[in-house]
Amino acid sequence: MLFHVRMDVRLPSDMDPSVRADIVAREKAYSQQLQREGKWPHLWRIVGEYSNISIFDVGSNDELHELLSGLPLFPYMDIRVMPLATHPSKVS
Ligand SMILES: O=C(O)C[C@H]1C=CC(=O)O1
Repeated sequence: MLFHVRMDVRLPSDMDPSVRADIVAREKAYSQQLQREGKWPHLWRIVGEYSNISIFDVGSNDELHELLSGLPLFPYMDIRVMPLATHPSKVS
């Protein structure tokens, strides 16, 4: 199942720089592991924003929720999910 996901990162401006660096490093490792597993096949930065557009390829809504809520940045992100279905005009 494919999902289009937008993540807007909202880190507090007064967050301790070492705490911020640790969360961002753990986020990178977590996301790269999911990319290697094929569960996060697209990750794009939105130009000019601390936001990304991602495509997840997972087995269920529950799996996606588990992966997203495990993101180290999860407490600091607004996340919008769009489930994707096959378009009837798509050439296969
Ligand atoms: O920077 C972001 O867009 C947030 C998040 C998504 C992957 C990652 O490494 O960080």
